[in-house]
Amino acid sequence: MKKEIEDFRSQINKVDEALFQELIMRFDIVQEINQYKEVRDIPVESKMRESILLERANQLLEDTEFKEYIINVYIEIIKQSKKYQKNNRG
Ligand SMILES: O=C(O)C(=O)C[C@]1(C(=O)O)C=C[C@@H](O)C=C1
Repeated sequence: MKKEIEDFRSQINKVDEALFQELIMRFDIVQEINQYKEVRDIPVESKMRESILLERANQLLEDTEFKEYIINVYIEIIKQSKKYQKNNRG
């Protein structure tokens, strides 16, 4: 029994490591887009872009029963992206 739960948790650890790496890559790009936009006086938030992202996510996640939960995680990622950008403007 203990062995089994350890196996699941070890699998989750691996997936989390991959997720963190991908999120670092996403935030690296967010850092760059923030600098690009700040120089050009473009606001942090783009509701138009966010609606495109969410539309795309809804399509890509069409077939999974986890869609609702993953969309909520995605919304939080975008929220944190905006927070990072606002905290890192001069
Ligand atoms: O596309 C942008 O302009 C971004 O700043 C990136 C991003 C995102 O994290 O995907 C963040 C804020 C915007 O409201 C839209 C999208």
